[in-house]
Order: sequence, then C-alpha cells, then structure tokens
Amino acid sequence: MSDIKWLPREFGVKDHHLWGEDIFSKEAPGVIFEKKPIIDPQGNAVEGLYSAWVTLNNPNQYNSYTTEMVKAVIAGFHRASADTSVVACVFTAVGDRAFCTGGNTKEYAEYYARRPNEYGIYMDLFNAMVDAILTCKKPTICRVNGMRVGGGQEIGMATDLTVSSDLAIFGQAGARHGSAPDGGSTDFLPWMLPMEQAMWNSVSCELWSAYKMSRLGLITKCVPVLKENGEWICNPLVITDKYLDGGQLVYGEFKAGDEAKAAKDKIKSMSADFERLDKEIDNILWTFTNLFPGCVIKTIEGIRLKKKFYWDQAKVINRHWLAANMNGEAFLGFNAFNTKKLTGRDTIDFIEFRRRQVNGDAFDDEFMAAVLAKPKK
Ligand SMILES: CC(C)(COP(=O)(O)OP(=O)(O)OC[C@H]1O[C@@H](n2cnc3c(N)ncnc32)[C@H](O)[C@@H]1OP(=O)(O)O)[C@@H](O)C(=O)NCCC(=O)NCCSC(=O)C1=CCCCC1=O
Repeated sequence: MSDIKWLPREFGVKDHHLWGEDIFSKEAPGVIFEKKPIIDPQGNAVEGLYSAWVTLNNPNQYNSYTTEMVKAVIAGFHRASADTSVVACVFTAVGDRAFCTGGNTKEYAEYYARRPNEYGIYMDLFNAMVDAILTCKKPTICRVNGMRVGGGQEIGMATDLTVSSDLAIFGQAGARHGSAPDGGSTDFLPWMLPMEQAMWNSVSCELWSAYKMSRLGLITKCVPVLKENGEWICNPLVITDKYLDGGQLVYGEFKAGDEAKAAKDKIKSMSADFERLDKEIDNILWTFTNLFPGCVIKTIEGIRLKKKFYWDQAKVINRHWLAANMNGEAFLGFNAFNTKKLTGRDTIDFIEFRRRQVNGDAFDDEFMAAVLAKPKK
C-alpha cells in the first residue's frame, strides 16, 4: 500500500469546553460571554473568525466581581482558549464608570471577613481566574472602559495588552481597605512600571490617570471618549498639553483646584463614546488575525513566562496570608468601606489603630470598635 488511508481515524471536531453556557448571564451581577466577528479595515465582518468578549456586568458596584462572577470569568477565558474560531479574547465591562474595582467589598465584609477558611477557598478561585487569563491560548486584550482598581487592576494586568478610555484611572486599594495587592499586582507591577513607581503606586493607593499610565508604559494606549462640538477632546481633568511645569514632569497628572472642579462638572455633563476605543481594539484584532496563530501564541507565552515567574510562586503562599488576614486588618478595612453610608467614613481610624499597637493592646472586639467609625444617629 502506498498511502496511509488504512489507518483507523476518528473524524469530527471534539468539544473541549469544561462549562456550558449557563455559567454566563446577562443579568447583573454576572459575566457575559459573546463572540463578535473580526472586522477588516474596510469595516466588513470576516466570516467564521471571531473575538471572544468576556464582559463583567455589575455596574452598580463598579463591576467588582462576586464569587459567582469569578467562576464565570474562568469559564470565559477557558471557552475562548478552546474555541478555534476565536482569534483573541477581549476583557471588558459594562458601562462607562468602571472596568472593575476588584473583589466585591460587600461580600468581603459581610461574608468572608472572619471566615478565613472560606476566603482561602475563594482565593483558590481568584488564583484560577488570573491563571485562566495568563494561560489562555489566545492573545488577551483588556478594554478599559473606566476605573481599574484593586483586584480589577490585577486581572487587567494579567492580560497581554491594555487599551483604555482616557477617563479611566488605575491603582490599588488594598492597604487602605485592609488587604495587600497580592492578587497579581505585587508580581506584575515591578515588570510593568519602574520599581519605584511600582512601589509607590501599590502602597499609596493613589489612582493614576490613563495618560500617566500610558506614559509610564503600564498600558499600550489611551484614547479620548468625549466629544465637544463634534470634536474629540482629551480628558479635561488631566494635563495633556504640556510635559513640564517648574521643571517637573506634569503630563498625565491631575489638574487641581478650580480647574479640576470645572473639568469634573464638564465631564458630568457629557457622555462617553467608545468609538475610538473600539476602533483600536478592531485594529489589534485585525493585526492578530493576519499573523500565524502558533507563532503568535508562542511569542506571547514567552513574554507571559516572565510575568508568571513571580506570580506562580507567590500565589501559593499569598493565598494563606490573605485568608488569615480576613480575621484582622481585612475585617476592619472592608467593614469600614462597606458601612460608609451608615457612618460617613470609608476607612478606619489609622492613628488610633497605630496607638493601640504601640500600647500592645489585644486585637479584640473592643480594639475593633475603637477604630471603626460609629453609625450616624
Ligand atoms: C476609589 C473607588 C474605586 C471609587 O470611589 P468613588 O468614585 O468615590 O465611588 P464609590 O462611591 O466609592 O463607589 C460607587 C459605588 O460602587 C460601590 N463599589 C465600588 N467598589 C466596589 C467594590 N469593589 N465592591 C462592591 N461595591 C463597590 C460603592 O460601594 C458605591 O456603591 P453605593 O451603593 O454606595 O453607591 C472606591 O469605590 C473604592 O475604593 N472601592 C473599593 C475598592 C476595593 O477596596 N476593592 C477591593 C480591593 S481587595 C481585592 O480586590 C483583592 C483581590 C484579590 C486579592 C486580594 C484582594 O484583596
């Protein structure tokens, strides 16, 4: 015989998906999974080739992820990874206020605080979510539609590329609200920002503008989303028309005083239009579409290896510290934030906390009551 047609073979295409469609939901809080056709530069849909969109849908709580949403994000990236018609995966969220502000602080305060073992199990899911993004066999793009804060910054940085609305802000919240940015930021930030900037950004909980993050190289690009008299305008809250003032770099810094107030009022009176953001996403998708898929993912995973180096080691032990911390600083910090409408204050009294530590006070309920604000009468 001169051919190998005689070899027994199985035909058809296998289904490698782990989860069915029912893990996704269009109801908030939930995660939407969609496939959208690849668009060529002339605006035509390319038949049979798609981008997969994983969309966080919890806008009333700034697209923070609940436990159920974490599971659905894992499923979304796994689905995109295993679907051969998908060119790349876009990670975004509903609305124009936030991409994601991290773990759901209501759930953290009301359920996970003082339940460290439960939080440890939750962290196993959180780690699996970051792993699902970092191991997706398709390029991953974070489409930042608004603030990317706390765990939101962490899952965003786990993606391969970020393009952002210029209204977005980026940063951490952990040390202010009772956690450490150990869901990826302490591992990724020192690669993505100069070390000093990574240090200050992760500890101070300052939120930096998209222009500043673009200048520092944390994100690929930010684009205007506001139009005035038919013309695109840059975020009026941010300095974008000069680099230097008094010898200091000011490009990307926030305006202050009356200028800032006027800019905030202006933004409030306008609505965001993501046309340019989506055009950028289409351009990146089109570039990927016209490259060898195997070479693309090998190149990407070669870069991801370095991002994953510290994450893969630290995630194992961080999970245990984060769990234990739910009995201590996290209990206080997340409860303070969760009850801010009742008390009028979103953080604990840090000065009293430190004074009590100086005195060697036991970390008991009396200590906790002393540092938490009281409900307003
Ligand atoms: C600074 C903020 C991001 C934005 O502040 P501001 O613009 O003043 O808006 P708010 O009034 O605070 O928020 C608007 C409403 O959204 C609710 N909200 C915001 N974020 C969350 C959240 N993460 N979970 C649940 N709900 C949220 C907020 O309560 C408001 O609702 P309301 O009913 O009052 O209108 C600020 O919002 C902020 O600091 N948010 C919390 C950020 C945070 O602490 N995230 C968790 C960090 S920890 C984390 O994510 C971790 C991940 C894995 C590893 C371990 C870990 O800790």
